[in-house]
Amino acid sequence: MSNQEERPPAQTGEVKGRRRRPLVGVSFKMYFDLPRTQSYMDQSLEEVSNLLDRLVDPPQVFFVPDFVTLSTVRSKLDSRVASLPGGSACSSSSLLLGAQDTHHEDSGAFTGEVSPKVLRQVGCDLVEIGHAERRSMFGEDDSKVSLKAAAICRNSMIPLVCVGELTRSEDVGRVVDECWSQIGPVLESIPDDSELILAYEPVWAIGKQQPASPDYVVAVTTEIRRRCVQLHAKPDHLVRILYGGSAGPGIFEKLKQGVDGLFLGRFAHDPKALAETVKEVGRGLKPQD
Ligand SMILES: O=C[C@H](O)COP(=O)(O)O
Repeated sequence: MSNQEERPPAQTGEVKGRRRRPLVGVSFKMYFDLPRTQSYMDQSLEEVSNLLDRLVDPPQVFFVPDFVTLSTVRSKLDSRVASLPGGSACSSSSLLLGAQDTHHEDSGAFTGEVSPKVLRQVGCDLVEIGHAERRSMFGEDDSKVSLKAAAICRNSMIPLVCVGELTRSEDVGRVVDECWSQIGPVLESIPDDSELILAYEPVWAIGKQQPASPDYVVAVTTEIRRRCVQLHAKPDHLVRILYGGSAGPGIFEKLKQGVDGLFLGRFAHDPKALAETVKEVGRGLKPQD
């Protein structure tokens, strides 16, 4: 598949079954050059495609490379799926492609920007917006994030919206208020029946050696979910919440009461670490394995 007309709208969760499917993703940020992206994808797909069929609850796995390598990664995802037998848990709905940003208009005089329409045409399923690095270094504010979220939905993709507080606080209500100031405008800007993925990434926990503590993450994400469903009346099955911020193997078990999966950075640069995390989010190997 190579163009928008041939691709059905991205539907990353199991919306019809009203079940929130577990989800694991990795952003390459600007860490990888072209050969590294290619070798990382080859190794990761080898690891992950051998694993998904053996898991109790196979998660969806998404990759977020830079703009230039989106088509390369798309081709690798498609080739891997095509090489597997029908009925494999490793299918086109379980290996997803994301972009790291988008413009909010589909076309126009916006030199250097990338259109959400083109992102869909090259085969993106989701688009990351509002990452802390883009908020702090590139002026991405809540109003731009909302416009981008609407554009992503309009182009049949899923917004992956990064939110998080700048500094750690013992006051969960204060932390969630700060996150809610980022989430509320997004919920207002997208259709009620659109899927949304929230990546809760406390800014103070990004790029560190350790993630935020499990109790902290579960308290914040539980309250974020409550507000989405009760304050905004967003259907529960349409919002998945991931944790990101120095996440890696060994933490999902402690966070699973609050999150549907993880959004990884550096600690997925080793494809085996990505596979280990996929295994944990997928509730481990089936008994016969
Ligand atoms: O997009 C990913 C997050 O910012 C986490 O990155 P990190 O795990 O390298 O801190």
